[in-house]
Amino acid sequence: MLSKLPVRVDLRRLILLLSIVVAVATLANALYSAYKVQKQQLIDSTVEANRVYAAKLSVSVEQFFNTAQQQVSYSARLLGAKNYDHELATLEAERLKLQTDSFNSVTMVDAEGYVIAVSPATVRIKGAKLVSPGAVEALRERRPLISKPYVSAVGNLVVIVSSPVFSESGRYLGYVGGAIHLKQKNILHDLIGVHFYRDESYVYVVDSDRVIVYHPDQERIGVVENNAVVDKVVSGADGGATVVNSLGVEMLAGYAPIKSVGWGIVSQQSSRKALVPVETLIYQTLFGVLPVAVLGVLGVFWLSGFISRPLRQLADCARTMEASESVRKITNVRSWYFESAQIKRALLQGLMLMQDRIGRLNREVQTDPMTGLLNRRALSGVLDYLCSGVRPFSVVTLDIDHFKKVNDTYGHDIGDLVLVKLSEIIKSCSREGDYSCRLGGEEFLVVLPDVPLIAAVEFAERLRNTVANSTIDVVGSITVSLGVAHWPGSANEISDVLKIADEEMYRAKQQGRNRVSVRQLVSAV
Ligand SMILES: Nc1nc2c(ncn2[C@@H]2O[C@H](COP(=O)(O)OP(=O)(O)OP(=O)(O)O)[C@@H](O)[C@H]2O)c(=O)[nH]1
Repeated sequence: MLSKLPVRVDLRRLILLLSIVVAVATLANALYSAYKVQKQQLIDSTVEANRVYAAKLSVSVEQFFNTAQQQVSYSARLLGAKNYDHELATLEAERLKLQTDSFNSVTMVDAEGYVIAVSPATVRIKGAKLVSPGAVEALRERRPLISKPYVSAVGNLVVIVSSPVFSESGRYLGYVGGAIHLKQKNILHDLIGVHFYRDESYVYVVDSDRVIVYHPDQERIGVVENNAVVDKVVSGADGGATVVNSLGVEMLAGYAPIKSVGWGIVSQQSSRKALVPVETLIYQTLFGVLPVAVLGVLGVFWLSGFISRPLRQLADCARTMEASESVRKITNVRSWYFESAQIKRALLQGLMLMQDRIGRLNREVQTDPMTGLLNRRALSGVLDYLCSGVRPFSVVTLDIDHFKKVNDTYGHDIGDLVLVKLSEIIKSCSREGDYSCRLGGEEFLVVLPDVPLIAAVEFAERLRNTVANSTIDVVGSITVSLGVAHWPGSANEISDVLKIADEEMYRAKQQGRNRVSVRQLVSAV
């Protein structure tokens, strides 16, 4: 299937691609894993930090209410001892208001609910009868109380911290009440609202009816909040959780109850904001790794070239195996690793084998199988080679005399032996560089490069003598007739020279056989 791809990818690109894919996959996996772990750790630690913060605030608010309760109780005891004297009540209201920032206003109320004294005086309710839920509850319960939040007679969302006033004889005289305005500045407000994290975290407080009594967004105060965290905190539990707020934003929240008033504190931060450090860390890691990754890619690019080079060179060599310098080129390839060395060795062996085969085939194609002499095809190649180099040469043709009689007398096999024996004699008389051929039947030819005609005639005579004086098994002796010609002495055309040598050989036959015949030269050689 891969081979059907329109583009063939080379090894270098393949290694590079593979390395990049592996590096990117590894990096992405590492970053993703790190992100997941860090994210979970950060979520856990943020939720835990919010839980601790909510718990701490809960303790502080609890202490604040205790202190506030103690303050109004002290005044109530003091005024009870003095039979709720109105003048003293006015002074005590002033003192209580000015001494601390716990209350936005302080009221001294008699047993019928009429206001005896109020501080600050700007709250114009002195002499008025209070019918607010906080006042009614305080008059009814006649015990230290922290009211539920309610909207006061003058329109403030308030909580009343009250303590009953009893005379020394135990008669109920009224109560001392400190009003905490939930939407205005006071100690409680500062306690909950001022904190020093700059991470967009915030705190809100709900009462036992899930009504928000404190929220940095004043618009939300008085609104009923319903979510899983509020459910838990109003049931008196503390802990931490991931929760979606009323705006649909995922928040990491910690919560703790304020048991004395049945309230709950929720401290929370948006997940998105909390996770910014992880995202920053991942980007920093990515940018930190990037230069190394680029260097790595360059390194792999260089290395892949180094790996693919021997294979590419060997492939080039394999494409031009017939070239004469193939062996040298293959030998020069630096196969520095196992596989390329194996391929190089196999190529060299293949090349040797091929050249050996070609050599053998060439020899077989150009050789007469019976005598081992060159055949007619080889002769034509030799003559072309000599002509192209303009090297003069002589040719000697020879033919066995009365060979038919040998065949007829001793049989064809003995005739073949005679042909082989004659070939050996021709080879023994020739020098290295001479070309001995069997043209067919009992007809032979010897090409003598750079040999003038006279020397060729001498060679022919020597050959004739040697044949005549040799003894061949079974047959005894034979004789040969020879014709000699020269190129370019005898003719300009090679074919003419061969023809002349042939004609001379027949002339020798006609003149009685066992002799050498040579044509008069057309030019001196
Ligand atoms: N044993 C054997 N005989 C061959 C071969 N090729 C040709 N001959 C025989 O060589 C003989 C050649 O005979 P001819 O051409 O008549 O000539 P010759 O008998 O040698 O007589 P001259 O050439 O005139 O002296 C024939 O009998 C061929 O059959 C061969 O390969 N082996």
